[in-house]
Amino acid sequence: MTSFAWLKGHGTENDFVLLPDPEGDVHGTLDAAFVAGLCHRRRGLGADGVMRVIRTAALAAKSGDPAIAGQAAEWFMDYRNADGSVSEMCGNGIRVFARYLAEADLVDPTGPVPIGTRDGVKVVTYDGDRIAVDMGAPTLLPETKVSVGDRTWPARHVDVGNPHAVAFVDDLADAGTLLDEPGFDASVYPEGVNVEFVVRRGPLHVGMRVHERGSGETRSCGTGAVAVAVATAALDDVRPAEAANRCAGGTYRVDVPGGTLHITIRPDGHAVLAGPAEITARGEMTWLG
Ligand SMILES: N[C@@H](CCC[C@H](N)C(=O)O)C(=O)O
Repeated sequence: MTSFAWLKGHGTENDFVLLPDPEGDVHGTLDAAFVAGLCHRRRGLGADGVMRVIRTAALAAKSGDPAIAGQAAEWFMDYRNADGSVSEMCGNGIRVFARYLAEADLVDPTGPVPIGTRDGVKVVTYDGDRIAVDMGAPTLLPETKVSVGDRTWPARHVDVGNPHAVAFVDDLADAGTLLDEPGFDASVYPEGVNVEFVVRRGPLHVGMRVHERGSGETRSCGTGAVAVAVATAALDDVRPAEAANRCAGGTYRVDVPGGTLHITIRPDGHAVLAGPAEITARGEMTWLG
């Protein structure tokens, strides 16, 4: 049985296990049952997801995936949800991943750092205890609907590299306990969906809860907060290109159960997600589970 290094970190309490594996020779293909065991809140370390820290070139060589091989970034966030499933992108995860890279002296945090993901290269910037990531330009898609128990709400379909359904509710408690996955239209979301429930709290200020695909209800979701900001801007009848001039630099405040995130919608439609990200533990382990 071999031991390996691990770290734990979080961004607004969206928590992750990081597995440094630069050459991809420690964790193979990152088995789904192993990931689910690590993330389990009672059987494992407990986390909303796992990120393998691997060189882009190493993952490209091992996977043979040309979409990975073409990415101009030394490091790749190999992300898995708590149930072991793969997601294209994780907005809080990439900021925690970036924190690890800086603390481990693997990148120079005084300038922008590109990081490979299954949604392409994302660029992060460091500002003290905050890390920001350019999430690219999210796509607003037609209205759909979501349900919890016997309640159904209209929801905005937003693609942030991964799929989201954003439902505006009167009260965040309306979503109930969120122990079960909300209902959604499987023809719109054949790969599943992250569902956000949102209330308005003021101009450019909302609160949200989220049920993440593959992880259940979490304390925060970075891509979810971006989806919510974009959906709110659309409801306000503010096109992304105009939002930057409208108020406070077009920055939306999104309160989540684990803290606060800020999303700036730039004139070119790109969304920049910013907030805290920290590493809280590290160790060596032998997994017996
Ligand atoms: N917590 C993440 C999103 C993680 C992936 C998501 N559950 C999915 O399956 O798409 C974030 O901060 O964005």
